[in-house]
Amino acid sequence: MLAERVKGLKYLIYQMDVEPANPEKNRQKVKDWIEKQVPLHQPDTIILPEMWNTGYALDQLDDGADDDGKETLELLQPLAKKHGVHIIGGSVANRRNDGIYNSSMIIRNDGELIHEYDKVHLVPMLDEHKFLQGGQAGGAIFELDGIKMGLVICYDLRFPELMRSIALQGAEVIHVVAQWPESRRTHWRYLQHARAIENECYVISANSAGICNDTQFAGESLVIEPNGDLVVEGSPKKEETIQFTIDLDKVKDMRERIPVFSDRVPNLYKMDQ
Ligand SMILES: NC(=O)CCC(=O)C(=O)O
Repeated sequence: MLAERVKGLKYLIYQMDVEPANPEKNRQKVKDWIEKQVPLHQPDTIILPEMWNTGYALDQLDDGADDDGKETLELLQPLAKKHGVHIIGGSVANRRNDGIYNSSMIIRNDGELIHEYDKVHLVPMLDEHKFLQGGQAGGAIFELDGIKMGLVICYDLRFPELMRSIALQGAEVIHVVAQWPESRRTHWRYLQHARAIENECYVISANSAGICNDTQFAGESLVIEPNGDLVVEGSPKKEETIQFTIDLDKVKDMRERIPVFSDRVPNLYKMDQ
């Protein structure tokens, strides 16, 4: 059944202080947050940060990772259905047959899992290659309430080709779920503004806010409009709930005013492939 396209969507971001290597505590935190905040604010959609089950305790993933999404889905699917809310499920450390992935799950407000995406680009600065497998499918693209949307995971934000390919498939909103360190917070902010401007779409991010192995995560979850303006931001380094509503007419207006998609000349762009 085709969902009717809505004009505005009400969101809540959970800028979570993730407890390293403690999936049970983190699942309880997410459950408590949803049970409290969703009835209070009545959003259409909520978004969680990256690796919210284990945090970046990468050397302890063997104990904490999900078993092919089981633990995350058992938690989030009933909550999505109970509260009638779409869940952009951040990402979790997730064991599949051939190793552990950094996987995102998108759950519709009827409890249906509509999309899964494994982070493609692994972060050399965090030694992710030693502990995680990289996903093999391109960026995530899915539809909620008749709106095409995309999702990338943290370091993926540095690859404009990935987000361009998602926008070229029609995404009007691209979500970024992250555990981005404070030490590179200027990159975090400028890259999101750039991706929103070049793709003329909303960029909505959920970053974590805690500390793991001496790394302080930035918080500063952002919502950027298609013209590059900041709509709202989370506080630095602090757990927080952020609410806002997006206006999808702004995507249409921007794409009509500055027609970068129809002005592209891809046969002149020398890419690797
Ligand atoms: N979790 C991440 O992907 C962190 C990315 C990062 O620190 C960077 O790109 O810089």
